[in-house]
Amino acid sequence: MMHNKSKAIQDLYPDELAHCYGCGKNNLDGYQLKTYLVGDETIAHFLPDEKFTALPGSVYGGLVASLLDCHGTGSAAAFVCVQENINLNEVETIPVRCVTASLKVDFKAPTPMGVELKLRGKLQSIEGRKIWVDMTLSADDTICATGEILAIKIKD
Ligand SMILES: CCCCCCCCCCCC(=O)SCCNC(=O)CCNC(=O)[C@H](O)C(C)(C)COP(=O)(O)OP(=O)(O)OC[C@H]1O[C@@H](n2cnc3c(N)ncnc32)[C@H](O)[C@@H]1OP(=O)(O)O
Repeated sequence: MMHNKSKAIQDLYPDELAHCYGCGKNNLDGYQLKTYLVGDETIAHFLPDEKFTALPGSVYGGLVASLLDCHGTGSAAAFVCVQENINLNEVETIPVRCVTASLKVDFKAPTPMGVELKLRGKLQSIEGRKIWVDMTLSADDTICATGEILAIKIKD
């Protein structure tokens, strides 16, 4: 069953696993990325600080990759919850932990500085503990990067 709008996945990680530099709610120096399940896709937004400059006016590719990394693992956890009929609005923590085994990033266009970036994730497939998610990172209506992640559900 799909949900209309979820709590942020990362806000449902238990405190002892919420220190990730990219998406941990307890890492005050980190990006604190928030991934939401909306219908059958996942969405996140991020406005990079100017310190993440690559060429003047454009965003450093390593930041783009790390946003896709964290949006990818968050998305994978969300899609597993959907498969397991866990309603993200009815739980305090999610019992699903996913880490990145593989991440592919294609840089399609310079990512402009000063624009809120939008990340979208779509489930490609789930096979046992392996979850593949396709992603895009856009600025305004331009897709600046695409990503494909293989996330692995950690054993209990
Ligand atoms: C604590 C939670 C916090 C979770 C809290 C959330 C934190 C947010 C995380 C943010 C994102 C990150 O940066 S995560 C940090 C970066 N990632 C990591 O540090 C992960 C390092 N790697 C590992 O720990 C390990 O390799 C794992 C967990 C990914 C897999 O080890 P495993 O559990 O022993 O499983 P294993 O049998 O090896 O692999 C399972 C299946 O996946 C396949 N597989 C494994 N790796 C790959 C690969 N690179 N490319 C293709 N396929 C692969 C295997 O062939 C196998 O397929 P088959 O034979 O079953 O068909």
